[in-house]
Amino acid sequence: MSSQCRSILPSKLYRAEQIKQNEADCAHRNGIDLYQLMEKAGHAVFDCVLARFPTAQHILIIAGGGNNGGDAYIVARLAIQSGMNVTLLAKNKGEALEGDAKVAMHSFVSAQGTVLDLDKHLDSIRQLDVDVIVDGLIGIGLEQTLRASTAEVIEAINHNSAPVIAIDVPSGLNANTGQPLPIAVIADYTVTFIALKPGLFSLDGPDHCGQLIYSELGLRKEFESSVSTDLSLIHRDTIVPIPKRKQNVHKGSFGTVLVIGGALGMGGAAFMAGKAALRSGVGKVYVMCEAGNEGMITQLCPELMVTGLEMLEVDRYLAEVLPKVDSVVVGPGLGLTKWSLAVISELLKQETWYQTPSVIDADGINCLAYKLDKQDGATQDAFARPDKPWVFTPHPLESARILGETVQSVQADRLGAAQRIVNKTNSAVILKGNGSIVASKGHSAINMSGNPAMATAGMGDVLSGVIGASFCAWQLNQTSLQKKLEIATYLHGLAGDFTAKESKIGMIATDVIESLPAAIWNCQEYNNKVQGN
Ligand SMILES: NC(=O)C1=CN([C@@H]2O[C@H](COP(=O)(O)OP(=O)(O)OC[C@H]3O[C@@H](n4cnc5c(N)ncnc54)[C@H](O)[C@@H]3O)[C@@H](O)[C@H]2O)[C@@H](O)CC1
Ligand SMILES: [K+]
Repeated sequence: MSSQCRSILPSKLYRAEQIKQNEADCAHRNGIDLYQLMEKAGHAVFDCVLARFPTAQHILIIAGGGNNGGDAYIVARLAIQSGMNVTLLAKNKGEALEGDAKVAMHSFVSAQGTVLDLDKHLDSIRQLDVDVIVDGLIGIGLEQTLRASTAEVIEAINHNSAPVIAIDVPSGLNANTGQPLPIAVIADYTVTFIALKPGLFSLDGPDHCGQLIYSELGLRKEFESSVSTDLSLIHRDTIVPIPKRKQNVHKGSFGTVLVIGGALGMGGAAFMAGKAALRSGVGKVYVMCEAGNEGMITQLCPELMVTGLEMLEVDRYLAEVLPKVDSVVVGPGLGLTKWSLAVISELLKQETWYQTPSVIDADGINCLAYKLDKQDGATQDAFARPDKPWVFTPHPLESARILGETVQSVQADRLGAAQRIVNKTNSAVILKGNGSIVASKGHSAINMSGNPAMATAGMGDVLSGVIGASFCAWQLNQTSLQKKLEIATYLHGLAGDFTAKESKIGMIATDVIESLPAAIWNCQEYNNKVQGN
């Protein structure tokens, strides 16, 4: 998501319906009416046209039948008034418009603007040689799947090679979920108003928004203070600071992590999680793997304390080591075998585990989902236990397994799915994917760091090690579980951004491990400079 503008972004996110329900009241309390708000919106978009395309002469504007279309008429009037050649295409030539949007259309017509019928000019949208296209077809008023005729308009906009500025939301994109319904405008810039919507940051949202420009229309303070939300963004300004270390410390000061995984043939995953924990600043890392893998993991990283175990040796090891560790990472390379299911069964018997902060990743999730499917009592009891300091870190397929749903239903509403997993497991959740969601009971946050080069094997193992570290290496004892997970997720993505500066292809997980210290240092420096910590 590195193309998005981050520095001035608020931390709060609001769903489309919250904005619709509250914008009028907020505007009135600020002494303006909705038409004046529409004027402000149109000016904000036209400012973007002038700033990004200062030499533009011919502009194509698409206006829908609602207030998003109203904004488009304001942009069109401003463009005419500044001497541009404006082609404005509107559904039914704007004849069915009502209220403020109708007033906006009249202001355009009064400025000698001409409204053309959208449906008769589909070919023009595809072929017209213009400097910029403004998409004012649909904003936060999108309901359900697009009507076929509207989908055709969007397809035509995407066909034209001219740059596109979307008003508020790229048309066709669900502003809450980031899902195209089923297609959406692919914009170069999106000027979004009043409050940030979650769909702009998750799933396909970032690919459709292009560069995001936030224009609060003078309402941010009023809106944020009067409307509560359970959603937020994770970026540099929202993460808690990691304190600088004192000089007089030793390895015991920064905790011990136990990684459980590394079945035969999958030792690399446990190595990556363990090394990521070390690179994140943990004092000591134990790795418990399947007998036969200990040599290769030790060779890859001699700093790890590796023990290879047969099935029958697992209970004794866990009873001895669990009380000594500050966090557990269960799953990297664990497999779904007799050995791994036995490991999980032994873990479920250890009372200490339920009090120890734990990351349950990959095959850790798959083994538990398998046991749950088999109606295993110990797993059911573990899920039901309230207030465990645990986090499940599923990707969409693993999420579907935990929930007994399809990947499609998870992806159609990632925020909803994350909360369903929170409720089912009584744990925190990181639902991975573009705009990973960090969720605990009643709150979800979308992460902004990271990039497509991170879509490669082993990246989840690295994240699990970083999370393991967040429980002990950064001296965040007073910080909530949610906030610890937010910083771990952000730093993992930032390390990925540092590693994939240029090419977004070909980075591998072990590269990212090496960037973790720089990412942590970078955030500490930023906090020192900007926040005076
Ligand atoms: N006066 C106001 O209320 C303000 C509204 N603002 C703008 O107004 C937008 C919201 O306006 P509205 O609530 O009127 O809604 P929109 O204008 O976003 O959407 C409604 C239009 O989309 C069409 N539509 C909805 N679902 C469809 C579907 N599935 N297939 C095809 N067409 C569909 C409707 O027929 C209607 O023409 C915001 O996104 C923002 O751009 C801003 O101007 C700020 C002030
Ligand atoms: K739009």
